[in-house]
Amino acid sequence: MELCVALEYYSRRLIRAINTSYHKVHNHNQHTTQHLTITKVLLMDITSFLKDNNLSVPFFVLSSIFFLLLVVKLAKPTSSKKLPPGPRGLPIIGNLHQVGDRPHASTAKFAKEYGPLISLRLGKQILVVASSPDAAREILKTQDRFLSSRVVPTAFQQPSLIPHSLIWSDCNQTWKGLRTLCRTELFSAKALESHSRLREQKLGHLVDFLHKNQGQVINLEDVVFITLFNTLTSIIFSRDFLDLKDVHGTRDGLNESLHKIIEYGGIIKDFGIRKGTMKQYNKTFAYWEDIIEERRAHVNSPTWSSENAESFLDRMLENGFSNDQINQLVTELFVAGTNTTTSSVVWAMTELVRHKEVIFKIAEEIKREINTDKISDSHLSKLPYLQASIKEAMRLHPPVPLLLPHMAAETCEVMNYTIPKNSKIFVNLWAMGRDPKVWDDPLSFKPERFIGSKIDIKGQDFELLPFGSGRRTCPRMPSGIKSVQLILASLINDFDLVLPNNVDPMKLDMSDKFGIALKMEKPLKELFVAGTNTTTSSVVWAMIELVRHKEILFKIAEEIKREINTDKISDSQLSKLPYLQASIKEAMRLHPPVPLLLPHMAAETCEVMNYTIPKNAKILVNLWEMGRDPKVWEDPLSFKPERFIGSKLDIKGQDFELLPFGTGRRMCPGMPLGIKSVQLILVSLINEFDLVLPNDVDPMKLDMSDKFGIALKMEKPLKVIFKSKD
Ligand code: HEM
Repeated sequence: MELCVALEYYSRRLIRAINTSYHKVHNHNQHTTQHLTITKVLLMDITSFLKDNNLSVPFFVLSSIFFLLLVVKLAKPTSSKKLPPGPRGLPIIGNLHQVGDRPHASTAKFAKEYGPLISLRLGKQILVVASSPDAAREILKTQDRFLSSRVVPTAFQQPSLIPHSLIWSDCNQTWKGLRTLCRTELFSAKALESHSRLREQKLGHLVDFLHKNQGQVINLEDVVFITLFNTLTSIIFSRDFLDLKDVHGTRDGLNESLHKIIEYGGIIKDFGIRKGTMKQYNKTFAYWEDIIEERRAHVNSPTWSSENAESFLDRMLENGFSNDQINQLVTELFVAGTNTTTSSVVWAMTELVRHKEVIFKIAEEIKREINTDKISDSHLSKLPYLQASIKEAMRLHPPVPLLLPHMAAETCEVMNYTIPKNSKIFVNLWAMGRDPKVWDDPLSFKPERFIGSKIDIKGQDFELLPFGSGRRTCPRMPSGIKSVQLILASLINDFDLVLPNNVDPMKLDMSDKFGIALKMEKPLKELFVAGTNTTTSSVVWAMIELVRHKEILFKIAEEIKREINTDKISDSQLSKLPYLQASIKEAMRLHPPVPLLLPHMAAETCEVMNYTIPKNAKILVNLWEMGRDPKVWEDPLSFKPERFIGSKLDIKGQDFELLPFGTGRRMCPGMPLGIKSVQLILVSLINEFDLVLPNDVDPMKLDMSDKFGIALKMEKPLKVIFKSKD
């Protein structure tokens, strides 16, 4: 009987212990909870049974063993933890058919149904996908040590490649060595600074090329890719390999091989592509093999000293790299670097073309903060609105939408689920960037959301990780960011970007195509029309009229002196100069910079002044003729700014006799900026210089013929001598 009492005592202690653990696990794991409840009921039953029946010692021993077994089972709660939830799959293939060709979008859909951490089965492989900032933090920070191995895409599963790989190795000694070499020789602050000259030089080539080809339709992705590729080959081999001139043809040679390697890397299911990848690898190797041999001879010569190193290649050779190792690392840098950066530029530019008001704000910021023709690395920190726009584009279109595939080196726990060893892991940046729980109005492009916000793209803020975070974070992040900023700032500063065939920017096809980098399904083609060209043309025509009409030039100079009288003229003072404004209107009346507007096209057949304009007809509005029409203007061929003094006629699209910027839905969106620029340049020149024609040319005998183009130019360029006013 005493034993029975003791037994009852122990049983009650056990029940209390179970009750405590029940409350601890209740919220997390239903499975364990069920076990605990059953055990609790059993214990209660047995206790009362023993008590009621006054049973003896053998029974006590047996039942104690039984309790012990139960307690031991319950003491191992982790073994019963489950995989993250996910959709039910088919036998053998699992969820492969549900993942499809746009895994970022399909897994985002599952996340909506099953939560921020889901699991799927791709054949035998378990795939875990994180789609919230908390889940991303757990994977890339808390469990970074165990979840940073790699799953190698089929294309790169080559026994000869993996041992030397930076991207596809697990976090082993090879990987550490390669990352250290790249960090010190390629990605350090010192290296970045010395590469900035190369970056600016290649960008200069791009800008020159676009100036030469302005008005032609250009595939933005191709020219940006070539520019970035040449920047990288200059850093690695001190040489360019691709030529912008080839951009109009089909991709061939090295360009084609690189694109194929990149394309194969993104293919998920096709097992036949390994051979194809190796073939393209060998083709690319052939392009730099000779250079490697030549530099190896230098590095191995007895006179070699480390200070002679000219390029990253020399550093690899100094570190004893074999040809295979060099080829492997170099190709990986090209694959990881050029495509991601190109994709960042193209997506950002696409959003900017769709949001003209953002481009103007950036253009104004550049003008206000930098105000030079050539933007360099050192200017970039002064452009917070540009930076905010790039963050916003990367939020909506992360160039590597699922990061590169991670793999679990050990079984571990994330958000109370088990991630088994060897699981493949994606962090779905694309889903997080579009999640209304994370971002307000997530599908709108609004750079303003980052103004005054501390959220950055450098891997500390888990809602925005375009470069990843933790030990696998992109090692070239600082230069990636700078390249994107520099290219965008330069293109915006130098050009107006116009879509060919009057395509409505809001109707651009924004579909994406999954690969190592997320690309646009249909490449963005743009006309690079120098914004500076239309503005330049306005300034030059106004100036030539002023040189021909000294009395007007003089009146403007007096107005500036009287109304402003400072050495440095700013935007805000321009409204005090009505005579200057009248002179600019008058110059634009006689010499409209875009004389026929940009060609419109009839989307539908319609009637104008009782005539039919058939669908697809091209439509020109002849501003040049209207500006010289005596039915519209008195004494139209004379240059008389006075006609606008006291008149309400303006150039802002309300007065149909004077439309230098057009009107209606296709009106020049850059009008305010254009007007201000022309005014400011003229004021500064008139204020600071006397303008004299060379060789004592009589201004009234200047050749005023024009040359038709997107902007109407002078046939013979105006040459003037600027003499500083003392
Ligand atoms: C805007 C441009 C770029 C973006 C958005 C970007 C993004 C990324 C991302 C998301 C990862 C994977 C992180 C992870 O798996 O957790 C990555 C890895 C990597 N990136 Fe970048 N990247 C850019 C530019 C570059 C450039 C210019 C280079 C080199 C020339 C480069 C070299 C690499 C390498 C070698 C890795 C693999 C690192 C490793 O596995 O340890 N990236 N990048």
